[in-house]
Amino acid sequence: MIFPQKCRFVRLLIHVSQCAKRLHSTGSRASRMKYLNQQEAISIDEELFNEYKFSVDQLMELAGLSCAHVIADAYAPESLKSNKILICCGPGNNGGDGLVAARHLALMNYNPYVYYPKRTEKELFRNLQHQAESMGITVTTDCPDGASVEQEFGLIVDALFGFSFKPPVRDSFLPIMNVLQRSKLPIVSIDIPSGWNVEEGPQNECDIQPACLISLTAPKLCAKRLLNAQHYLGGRFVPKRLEEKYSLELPSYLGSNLFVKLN
Ligand SMILES: NC(=O)C1=CN([C@@H]2O[C@H](COP(=O)(O)OP(=O)(O)OC[C@H]3O[C@@H](n4cnc5c(N)ncnc54)[C@H](O)[C@@H]3O)[C@@H](O)[C@H]2O)[C@@H](O)CC1
Ligand SMILES: [K+]
Repeated sequence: MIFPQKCRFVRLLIHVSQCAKRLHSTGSRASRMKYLNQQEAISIDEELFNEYKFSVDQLMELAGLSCAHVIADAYAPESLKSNKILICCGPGNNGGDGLVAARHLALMNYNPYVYYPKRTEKELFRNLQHQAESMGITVTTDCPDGASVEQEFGLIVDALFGFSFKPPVRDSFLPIMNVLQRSKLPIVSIDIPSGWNVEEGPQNECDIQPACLISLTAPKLCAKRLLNAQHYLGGRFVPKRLEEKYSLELPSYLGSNLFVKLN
């Protein structure tokens, strides 16, 4: 005769062993995962748009949503000294990811505040700004000063530059780069720590050291230069055929998660 407790125990053992297998396979896949150079990142981006016919809006929404989910996973609002988040948005698509993330974070009990100094006339970006402002999020061109950032905010999101960045940082972005470099708050960088060379990493000693990096699609080579940082993969939209073409060896996303924690 089999006792119900014994059945439950056996089922529990099977479940634990399946979880361990899944973790192990994610771990070994993560160690084989490819780190992209700048040209590979640009080529994959172009293929997603030109061959697979995704629109920028679609992928940016998924990328920004995954960033909000990572932040909720790594920095729950109650774990921060303030739920007010400074989101620094640059002029390209990396900045667009930041604008999307701001909107989703506002729906997740955070209080986002966006610094977005260099705007474009592109409809997508005007709409993203409008959507954020319509939800009551401040979107400003005024660079916040370092002392008030330390006092008011609990976290900084760096959405200034992504994989198209070419160092050195131009003059108009130096004030905000200074604030980020001096800040003691945790910095979450989207795709690339801003100011870093996409392949080589930090350019000098004072470059930012994010507490967390969210690599989108696949990590870029500079991610190998992270120091004591959490590293997540987001942007769960890569078709299998494209993954195979570039031998990305992406780790498995668990269930319906929008991100994988790499370390
Ligand atoms: N293919 C993908 O995987 C996706 C990528 N997305 C995002 O798009 C990003 C790439 O976007 P973009 O190609 O628009 O480029 P970036 O957002 O990396 O930056 C380009 C902008 O930065 C400016 N810039 C470059 N070097 C500079 C410097 N030294 N000083 C000051 N400004 C400088 C350029 O003039 C341009 O306006 C990715 O990193 C990622 O965040 C997502 O939005 C959607 C999907
Ligand atoms: K960035």
